[in-house]
Amino acid sequence: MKQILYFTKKLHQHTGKILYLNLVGMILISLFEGIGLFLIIPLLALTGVVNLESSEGSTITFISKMFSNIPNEIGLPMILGIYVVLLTGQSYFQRKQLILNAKIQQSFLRHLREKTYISLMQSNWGFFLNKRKTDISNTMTTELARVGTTTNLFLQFIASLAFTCIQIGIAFWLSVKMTLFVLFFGLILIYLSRKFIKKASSLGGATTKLSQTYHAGIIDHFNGIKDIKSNTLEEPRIKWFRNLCMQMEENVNELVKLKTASQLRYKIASASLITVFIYASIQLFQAQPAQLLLIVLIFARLWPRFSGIQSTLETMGSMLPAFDSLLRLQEESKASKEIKENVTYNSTHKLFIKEEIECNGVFFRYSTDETSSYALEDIHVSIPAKKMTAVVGRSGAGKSTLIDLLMGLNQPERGQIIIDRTPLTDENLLPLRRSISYVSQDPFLFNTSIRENLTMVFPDASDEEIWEALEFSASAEFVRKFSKGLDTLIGDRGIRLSGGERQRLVLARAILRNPSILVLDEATSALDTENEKKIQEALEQLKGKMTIVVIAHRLSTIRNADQVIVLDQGKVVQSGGFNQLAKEKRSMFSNLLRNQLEVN
Ligand SMILES: Nc1ncnc2c1ncn2[C@@H]1O[C@H](COP(=O)(O)OP(=O)(O)OP(=O)(O)O)[C@@H](O)[C@H]1O
Repeated sequence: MKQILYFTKKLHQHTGKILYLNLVGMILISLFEGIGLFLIIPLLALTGVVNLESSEGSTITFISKMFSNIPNEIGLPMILGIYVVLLTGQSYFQRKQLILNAKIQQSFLRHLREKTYISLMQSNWGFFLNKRKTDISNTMTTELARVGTTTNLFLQFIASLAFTCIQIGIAFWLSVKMTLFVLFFGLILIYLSRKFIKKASSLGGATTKLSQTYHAGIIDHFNGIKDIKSNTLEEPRIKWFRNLCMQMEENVNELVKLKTASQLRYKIASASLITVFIYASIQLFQAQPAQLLLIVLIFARLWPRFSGIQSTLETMGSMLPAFDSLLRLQEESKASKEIKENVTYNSTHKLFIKEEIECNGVFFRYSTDETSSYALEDIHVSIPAKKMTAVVGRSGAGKSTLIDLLMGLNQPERGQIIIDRTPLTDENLLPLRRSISYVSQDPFLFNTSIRENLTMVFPDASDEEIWEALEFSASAEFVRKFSKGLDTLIGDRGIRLSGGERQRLVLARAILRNPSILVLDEATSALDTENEKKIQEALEQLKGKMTIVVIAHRLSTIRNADQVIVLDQGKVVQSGGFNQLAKEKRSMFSNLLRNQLEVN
């Protein structure tokens, strides 16, 4: 119930007045239908099937008298005419209301979609480190669709409530005693059925979890399909998938069982009640045939409303966990927001570093758990402006972590990142980020043309500038070989290119942005020696123009670096020029060098 109230509040906040307009529409539709119900009275009188004169003083007599002075030849077409007008009016408003319902539903959905997406985009890197991306994608697709269904159900629910209230009003007018009787049992049954709504909600929670697992499984398996196929891991994957599908099937079957069980209760109660009802009407209240007919009519119309309300509440109960998971995602991402309310990513200026980026006594660990170890410990380094700094060390030494801290993606637990003597804070974070071009170990390319992949960082780039960047990254030659050149489509994550071609293309993109800081994290690891040499020469030309930070395992690629920082187990163990470090015997750097010479 708490969830439903919260959902109502959110929907009301978003839609405002339109929700009331919708309610008025629903009331009008119900009124048309209710008035239509009364037409049965003069119709019965006209046909003479039942005698209405005997119900002296009742509502029935009052209505039948309204038509009694009209001759039969006019009366019948008149009643039928009114009926057609009412039905037309009702259908007209019903159409309007359906359109309005769809508008409310779609606009609420769009609002939630946009709000969540923007909130996610503005979250810091730490948020994404702790969150499964497949869960995010599941919430943004499957769960959002369930929220859409909930909105529709909710609007139907309000319609149902409005309709029921009007029907109750009409029923009261016709017979107070009988209506109280139906109402009393209806409310008792709804009260007794609360446990069905609770159970539906818990099954809905399970649906969310299963859907997350399903989504994650599909994405993981098809991302890793090459590994699965080449290691013949198909069977265990199929077994896992079958098992999950079975659980999903069971979950839905359980929901259907639950819904049908509560409906069964209503049907049995309905049959018993109507029997008692008719018996009481005839034996105790001495109801006349016309009145009896109307009472049965009221019962037949009112009773399904109660079971309808119950059924909608159950379905909503099973859907609301989706709304919950969406709101949780919104709240978590909002709590991790990395920019201020009035700042936009594009409105900030670029930062031009004049002197250095400094790490001053930096400590960092991925877990907030006090007992976990630090990925970086007491780091003091300086990255001089417009020079090339290389960061080296064994795998897991903390190289990428250091780069992430320098880019402001992660924040130190202790110590500071200082840019030209100004500490890195929320204020200068975006200007810093805007001045960086970063090429990661696993560069990302979009499933579109080469041109679009390049111009997304600089939409106004001319063909000349694009080719210049391609020449820089030693990509021009292979791009020219494609018959469609820059318009060649490169497939999912650039699957139609080789690993080295992908890296070179991402490098071209980084250069096209004309950054003042270029960060390369193992960016040339997939290149052959010839192409790597070309890129080294190109980087050499950038020295003095931009600050370059390179992480490299292949030490031959950093021979020209102005400074080398050697990390080991999260600590800086050496720093200085390449040749100077190479001369330091029994050091980590000479170890790394020796190992590579042995391998080569
Ligand atoms: N997202 C993460 N959550 C928890 N621990 C992490 C995470 N990323 C890295 N680590 C840990 O932090 C340490 C440093 O990792 P980092 O990726 O910085 O090393 P690296 O020197 O760049 O290694 P490589 O050369 O293999 O890329 C490692 O012990 C690693 O296990």
